[in-house]
Order: sequence, then structure tokens, then C-alpha cells
Amino acid sequence: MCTSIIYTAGDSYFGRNLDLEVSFGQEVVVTPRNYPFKFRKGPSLDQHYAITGMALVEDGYPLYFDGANEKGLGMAGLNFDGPCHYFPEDPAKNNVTPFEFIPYILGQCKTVVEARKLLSNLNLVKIDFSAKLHLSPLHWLIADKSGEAIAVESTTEGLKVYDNPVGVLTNNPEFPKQLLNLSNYQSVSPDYPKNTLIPEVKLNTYSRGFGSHFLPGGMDSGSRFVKEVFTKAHAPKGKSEIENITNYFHNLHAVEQQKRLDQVAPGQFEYTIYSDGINLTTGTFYYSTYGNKQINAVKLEKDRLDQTELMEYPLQNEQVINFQN
Ligand SMILES: C[C@H](CCC(=O)NCC(=O)O)[C@H]1CC[C@H]2[C@@H]3[C@H](O)C[C@@H]4C[C@H](O)CC[C@]4(C)[C@H]3CC[C@]12C
Repeated sequence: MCTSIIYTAGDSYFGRNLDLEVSFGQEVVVTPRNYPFKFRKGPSLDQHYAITGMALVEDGYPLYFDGANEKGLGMAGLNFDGPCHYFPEDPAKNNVTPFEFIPYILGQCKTVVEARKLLSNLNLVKIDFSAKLHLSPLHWLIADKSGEAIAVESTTEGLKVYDNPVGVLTNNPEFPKQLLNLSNYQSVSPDYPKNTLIPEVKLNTYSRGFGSHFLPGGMDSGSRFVKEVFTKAHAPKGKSEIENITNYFHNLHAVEQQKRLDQVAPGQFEYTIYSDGINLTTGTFYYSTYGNKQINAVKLEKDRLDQTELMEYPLQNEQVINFQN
């Protein structure tokens, strides 16, 4: 499972936790403006906005899991197994495969408003990347530096675009059901609750934190959605980049999965392989991995964005302890 968020604190920060039982060999990849994006069913994009994100480079092609462009639009693909449905080619629409979807949107759009225009005539066409790499059933969070966000889901009913007023996406069920479920938790609060159960009896308040007593804490996508919405809604906003990025990662770590807590097959456990976040104004990309909780960063090198070759930064997976003596 996965969790993706946009957190606004002056600048906006966009990214996700990637939770899975196996690692694909992803790395930080910057696709510069003149890398030619070829599309299976449409004209290539020889010039486009530069994209920074987490991707697996396969046959020289960046298969993005999540990322953002130089204009401050971010997009992440999350597992959506079950409701997800991709379609045969539709001659009346722009046909884009799910693995091309992130380059197609981030290559051409600056804002959610612009993305909505492209989405209005788009068909997610069912074509595998290769015989080895089949399509994954995904849905997407798209958000821009103003903080506006949408969720995009392709189901048997077609391509759905939903306003996302909470700036969070996890996995199943369909996004409107996740939003509806929030109403069950409206009274969850950082504040200590008033005893409305039996006001005339003084209750033994044996612990702090009773305002969030009914906050779900499971690994399932419904629980993570509620927990993340609550955590982010009350997250402090910092006065510096370091404070903001620290707060941002605290948001994601609230729903991270530790090893051996979420069994997906005998002896196989899903865990948070990486957490990442990009400052949508500066383009600096931050990440931590399960093995290395230090925050690593890749700056956007503006003077190198006109080249054609991908820039690849392997993940630093080893924890560095800051010895003080
Ligand atoms: C499975 C994860 C989503 C994480 C998640 O929710 N998984 C756990 C679960 O719930 O089952 C998705 C997110 C991005 C996906 C990848 C990207 O879409 C890029 C690429 C696209 C190809 O069609 C398939 C491989 C490949 C490399 C995808 C493999 C599956 C990934 C890694």
C-alpha cells in the first residue's frame, strides 16, 4: 500500500511513501527538457517540462512512480487493484498508457487546471511496457504548488477526476468512499475531549491523548487515509525549509509500515521502502529509505535542464549515525 500527500506550509511539498514487499531498483531520476518522450499511441514530446522523481530506468526510459515538474505540478501512482480498469484504444480520445501517464501530464501541464483539460479527453489504454513489465493497477494524486489536488481513477465507468480537498491519497476503495469514511471520524481531535458520556460522573482520565482515542492505526488503506488526513490537518507550518521538510516527513512517517507488520504472502511483508517529497517551488527532491532515515536531497540543477540525457542518482540506503563523541 502507499500514501501520497501534498503539504502546504508557505511552499508546497509533494510526495509519497512507497510500501511494497520488493524493491524495483528505483532511483532519483531527472528527465531534462530535451529528452524525447515517445508515446505508444501518439506523437512524441521532444520538448517538455523537466521532471524530477523516483523512477526505474528500463531500456533508457524513466518509469516514474512519482515526481514533479519544474513548474510545480506533482503526480504519484498508487496501487488500486480491484476497481482499476484500463481500456482498449479509443480513436476519439488521446490514448496514453498508464506507464506514460506521469510524463504525459508533467511534461505538458503547469497546474491542476491545465491537467484537468488534458484529462477531459484522455483514455488510459491497456498496453504493457514489455513482456517482462506488465501494467500495474494504479490511481493517481495530482497536485500543484498552490495546494490544489485531484484524484484520478480509471474504472469500468471511465476516467474519473475527483477534487481532493484533503490532499491525501492511499489505496482502495474508490476515492469518494475514502472521503465519505472521514465523516465517521469527525470528532477525532488533538484536544482533550469533554465528558459528554456521563457529565455528572467524574471520569478517571488516566492518559493524555484521548482526543485521538478513536483514530485508526492499522496498515490498511482506510486506516492510513484517516490517520494521514488528521496528522496533516494539524501539522505545524515551519518558518524555514528545514522545519518544513522535517514536518513533511513526520506526516509521512505517521503512516509508514515497519517490517513484519503487514504480511502479503507467506513469509513476505510489505514495508515502507522509501518516503519522498519535493518542494514544488524550488524543485529540490528529498527522500529517506527504510534503511536510511537520514533525509537525502537532490537539487534541481537549472543550468543542466536543456540536455537530452537522463540524470540518475542511486538511492543511498545506508544509515549514517551522527556520532557526537
Ligand atoms: C506497486 C506500486 C504501488 C505501491 C503499492 O501500493 N503497493 C502495495 C500494494 O498495495 O499491493 C507501484 C507504484 C508505481 C508502480 C511502477 C510505475 O508505475 C512504473 C512501472 C510501470 C509499469 O507498467 C510496471 C512496472 C512499474 C515499475 C510499476 C510497478 C508498480 C509500482 C511500483
